[in-house]
Amino acid sequence: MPHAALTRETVASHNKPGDLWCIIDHKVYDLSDFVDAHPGGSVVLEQVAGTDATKAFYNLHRQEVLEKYSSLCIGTVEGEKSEVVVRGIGELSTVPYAEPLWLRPEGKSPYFKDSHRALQRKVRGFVDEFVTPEAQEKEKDGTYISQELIDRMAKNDLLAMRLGPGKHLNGKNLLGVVKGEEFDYLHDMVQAQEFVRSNARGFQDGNMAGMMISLTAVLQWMPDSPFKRQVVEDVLAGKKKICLAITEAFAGSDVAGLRTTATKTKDGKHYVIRGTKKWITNGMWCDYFVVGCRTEKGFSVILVDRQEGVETCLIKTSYSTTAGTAFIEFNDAKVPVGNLLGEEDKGFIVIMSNFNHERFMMCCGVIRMSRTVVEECLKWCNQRIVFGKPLIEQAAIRQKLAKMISLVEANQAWLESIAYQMTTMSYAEQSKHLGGPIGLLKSYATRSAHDIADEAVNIFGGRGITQSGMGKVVEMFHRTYKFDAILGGTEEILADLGVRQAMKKMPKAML
Ligand code: HEM
Repeated sequence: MPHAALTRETVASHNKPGDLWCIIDHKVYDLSDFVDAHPGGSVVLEQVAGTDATKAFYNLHRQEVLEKYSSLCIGTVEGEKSEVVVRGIGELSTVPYAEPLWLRPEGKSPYFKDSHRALQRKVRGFVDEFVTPEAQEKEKDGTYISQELIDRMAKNDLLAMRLGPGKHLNGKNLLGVVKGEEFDYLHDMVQAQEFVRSNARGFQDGNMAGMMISLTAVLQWMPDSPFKRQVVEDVLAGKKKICLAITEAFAGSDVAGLRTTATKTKDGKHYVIRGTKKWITNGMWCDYFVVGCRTEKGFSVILVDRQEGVETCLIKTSYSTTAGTAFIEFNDAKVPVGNLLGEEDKGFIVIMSNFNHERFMMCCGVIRMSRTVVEECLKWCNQRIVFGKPLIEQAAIRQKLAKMISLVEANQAWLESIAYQMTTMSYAEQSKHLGGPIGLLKSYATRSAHDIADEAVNIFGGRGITQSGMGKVVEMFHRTYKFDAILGGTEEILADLGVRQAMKKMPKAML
C-alpha cells in the first residue's frame, strides 16, 4: 500500500476523464485507467472525479472490492487515517452477532475450554488462508476440489478431525493444540462451524462431505481387517475418496423403500450389487461407496469399490457442480462379503446411528451460515443509504434483524447444549438418546434458515437475488439453505422422528 500523503486539494485537481482520482475511506485512488473496466461503468466514476466518494462507494460495494483492487490506491489523504476495519486472516469479526457469544472477547461459556478456543483460532486461520480462496473459485467454475487442498487438509489431520471424536485420532496432536484423545464433540462443532465460513455451499459439500458421512460408518461398523485399515488409511491420507450412497430415485428419506439389491453368489463369498442411487454427494470422483442395499431378509450396508459396472453421472442441482453430486448405476458390481458393515439384514441400525453425526454436522453448518447472513445484513443496513439515511434507521428493518438474530442465537444455544450432551455419551447412548433431539434441532434450524433467508433477501432487495457484489452471500444462502432442509432427512421426517422418539419414552401409567 503506497504511503504518499496527498492533500484534498491535489485530489480535487484530478477531476476529469483520463485524469480521474477519488477518495474512499481517506485513501486516494487513481481510477484514470480503470474507468473502462469498471463493472458499474465510467459515467458514475466521472460524477465523483476529484471528490470524496466514500459514501457512494460503500452504498454499492463490498469492502473486499477495495482489497482486490488495492493496486489502484496511490496514497492517503494528508493527516487522515483509514477508518474501515478489515478482518485479517484468522481474526474474529467485530460486527455484533457475527460470532457466537462464547467467541466474543467478553464472552464466557461453561462448555468451552482453552483447547476449544485454540482450535477455533487454528481452523479459522487455515480456512481463511487455504479453503476460502479455493472455495470461492470452485463454487463459480464448478470444478472439483484440488488434490493440493486435500493433501494439505490430510497433512494437518483435518480430514480425520472432520469425522468427529474417535480412536482414529489417537496419538495425533491436532493442529498442535488438541491431543487426539481429548478431541470431543465441542471441538467437532468448532471445526464444523469454522469450515462453513467460506460461504460456498456447493464447495462446502464438495470439500469431502461424502467422506464425513460414510467413513464414519466404516470405522464404526466394519470388522477389523487389513482391507479396512488400508481403506481408512488411504482415505484419511487423501489418496482415496469415499461417499455415502443410500438415496434412490425410488426412495429418499424412506430407507425401507430402497430397491438396490445385494445378492450373495452361490459360493457365499461375494455380493453382487444391482440398482441405482441418486443425489450422491461427491459420487463423481469417489473410489468407494457405502451403499444401502436390500438383502435376502432385510436391508444391509455394503462397501463397494469403483469397478467395471459402476457408472457415475453428474446431476446439476441448485448449488455448484463442485459438490460432484452423482447419479450412480451399479450394474452387477461384485464385492467380497467381508465388505459388509454391521450384520446382514440389520443395516437399519448402521444407517440410523450414522445419521446422528451427519445431522449434527448439518446443524453446525446451517446455524453458522445463518449467522453469516445476519452479519451481512447488519453490515448492509449500516452502510446502505435509502431515503437519505442508513437503512438501519428504518424500524421495519430493525424488526427483521431482531427476528433473525434471535433465531440464530436460539439455535446456537440449543446446538451447544446438544454438543455438550454428546461429550458425555457413548456412540450407542447418543443413538439411543439424541437421535430425536438432533432431528428436532435440524428441523428447527432449517425452518429458521428459511425465515432468515427470506428476510435477508427482502433487506438486500435486487442484490439479494444477484450472484455477485454486495448480496452474493445472501443470494447463495437463499438458493441453497434447502440442501440442509432435505439432505440427511427432510424437516418433516425429522420433526416426526423427534416426537415419535419422545413418545417411546412416555411413562406407561395414566398421567
Ligand atoms: C476503487 C474504486 C472502485 C472500484 C475498484 C470499483 C469496482 C467495482 C466492482 C468490482 C463492481 C462490481 C460489483 C461488485 O463486485 O461489488 C462495481 C460495481 C459498481 N460500481 Fe464501482 N468501483 C469503484 C468505485 C465506484 C464509485 C466511486 C462508484 C459511484 C460513485 C461506483 C459505482 C458502481 C456501480 C453503480 C456499480 C454497479 C453496482 C450494483 O449494481 O450493485 N464504483 N464497482
